[in-house]
Amino acid sequence: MYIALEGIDTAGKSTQIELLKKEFENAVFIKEPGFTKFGEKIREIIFHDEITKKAELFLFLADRAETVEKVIKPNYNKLIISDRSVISGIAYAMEFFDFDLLVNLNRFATDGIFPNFVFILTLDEETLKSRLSQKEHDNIEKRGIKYLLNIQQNMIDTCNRLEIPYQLIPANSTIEAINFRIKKVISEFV
Ligand SMILES: Nc1ncnc2c1ncn2[C@@H]1O[C@H](COP(=O)(O)OP(=O)(O)OP(=O)(O)O)[C@@H](O)[C@H]1O
Ligand SMILES: Cc1cn([C@H]2C[C@H](O)[C@@H](COP(=O)(O)O)O2)c(=O)[nH]c1=O
Repeated sequence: MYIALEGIDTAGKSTQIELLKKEFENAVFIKEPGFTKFGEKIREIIFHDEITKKAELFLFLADRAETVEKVIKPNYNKLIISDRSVISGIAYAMEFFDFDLLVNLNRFATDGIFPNFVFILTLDEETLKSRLSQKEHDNIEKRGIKYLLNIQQNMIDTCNRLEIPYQLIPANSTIEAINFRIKKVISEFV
């Protein structure tokens, strides 16, 4: 079972992943981008260098291809829980590129391995503004609130269009309440 936690920047994904690590000790936890050695290097480029949108897209795809080949495929019989996935890959890029093109590129990069279930932590504008104001912004966060709120809707649209089952969870619920909901669903799968 391959499960992804999704949500725009500051939605609370890593906070939840840290809790799940203690609760599902046998699961394999991954993160996109930057889980592999190669991925660590490309994070630096994507977030801090001035590169074109097309180059950025291909770096995310290359990172995803590495993670699928080296981590997801060898562990596919286990519970895999990922901080971001192809859903982010498509949702962030579809502001600039055609949806069907992105699906095809991502199918090529992953050999068609997409998550079986997705949680999307959803932020309201006020909470997003407040959380973003508390951190330094990388190249993607610098695109602003409106861009990020569009991406959130793109994530939902992407799950619908790819027919991937998902659950929306308001990101302004307490950390414990979100954890409870996620844990309950995952426990039903394993
Ligand atoms: N449910 C919550 N209620 C209040 N604050 C939260 C909640 N979840 C996370 N936070 C806080 O919001 C901030 C962003 O959380 P976190 O780093 O987990 O988000 P993220 O989705 O992994 O972000 P990014 O994608 O930008 O890495 C942190 O300061 C965290 O402590
Ligand atoms: C996988 C992926 C991510 N992004 C964006 C989303 C965020 O702005 C960053 C990742 O930051 P995090 O703190 O590590 O969550 O990258 C993207 O645009 N395309 C992708 O494929």
